[in-house]
Amino acid sequence: MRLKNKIAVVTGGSQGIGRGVVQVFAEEGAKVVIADIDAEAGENTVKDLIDKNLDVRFHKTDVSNEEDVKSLIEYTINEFGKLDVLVNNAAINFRKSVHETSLEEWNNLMGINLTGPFLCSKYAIPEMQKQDTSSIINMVSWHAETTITRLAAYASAKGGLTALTRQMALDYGQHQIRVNAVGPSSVDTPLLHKTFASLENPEKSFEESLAFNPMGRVGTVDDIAKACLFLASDDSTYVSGQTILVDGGQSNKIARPIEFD
Ligand SMILES: NC(=O)C1=CN([C@@H]2O[C@H](COP(=O)(O)OP(=O)(O)OC[C@H]3O[C@@H](n4cnc5c(N)ncnc54)[C@H](O)[C@@H]3O)[C@@H](O)[C@H]2O)C=CC1
Ligand SMILES: CC(=O)C(C)=O
Repeated sequence: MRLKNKIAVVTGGSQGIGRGVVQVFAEEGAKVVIADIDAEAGENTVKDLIDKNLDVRFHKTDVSNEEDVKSLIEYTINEFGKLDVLVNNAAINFRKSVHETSLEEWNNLMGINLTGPFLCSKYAIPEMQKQDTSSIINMVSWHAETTITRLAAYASAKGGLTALTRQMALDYGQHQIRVNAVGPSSVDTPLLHKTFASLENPEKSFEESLAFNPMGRVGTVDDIAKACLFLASDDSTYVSGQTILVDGGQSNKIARPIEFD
């Protein structure tokens, strides 16, 4: 049990990668609060995981709303008395270049993908400072490092979150709060399917994206959850300020093995 006696909050934990993180954390002994805007999906996930004898709760939260985030942290402390691990995972995505993006679309995405992690960290950190050690994990993307066309707001927010990760690691290292990021490439989730469905030729784009990956496959939720488990656990007690790309090698300068003979 690598997370025995740990209390964790996972934003966007109702489905997709977040749900996988919640399950892996709870299976490793953590008590987990799912913070998600989608109450129906969240309650269903809680039911499924309680049926597996896992200790999981749901708190309806819009991570871009300060009152919601304050209430999330208060709920966690009231329920469990402390907070050890925060996973800032909730995010949205759309494919647009700058000139196609309205200010409203830009602000909405930034509010969820960048202000959300800021707010959750802001209210989690005073609680984490009371612990001997704690861990914040920010879900970024390979698009924080190497982007594709028409991803202006999303890539900017993920780049900003990478910088915020380094900044918080520096500011709170003295409190033994470790802050790291995990950067997936394509992972089989509702968000990925929505992204491909919006393209002109989803099947062709999907095939091309597989060809672009050195391992020839998309990531699984479990691939990403296991990296989060490492960063949440005492296996990574001296790892801070890092981004771990969990992308099958996709962000390497040479994306595919090259035959020389
Ligand atoms: N699926 C992929 O291929 C990749 C995903 N990522 C990142 O992984 C993370 C999770 O993505 P997926 O699981 O694919 O997405 P998803 O769309 O399947 O799940 C996202 C969850 O966030 C919740 N959410 C959305 N807005 C919210 C808000 N304002 N407040 C609270 N919760 C909110 C949704 O209800 C949903 O449960 C995101 O940060 C995403 O950017 C990064 C690289 C690739
Ligand atoms: C959403 C995202 O970051 C992808 C598909 O790489």
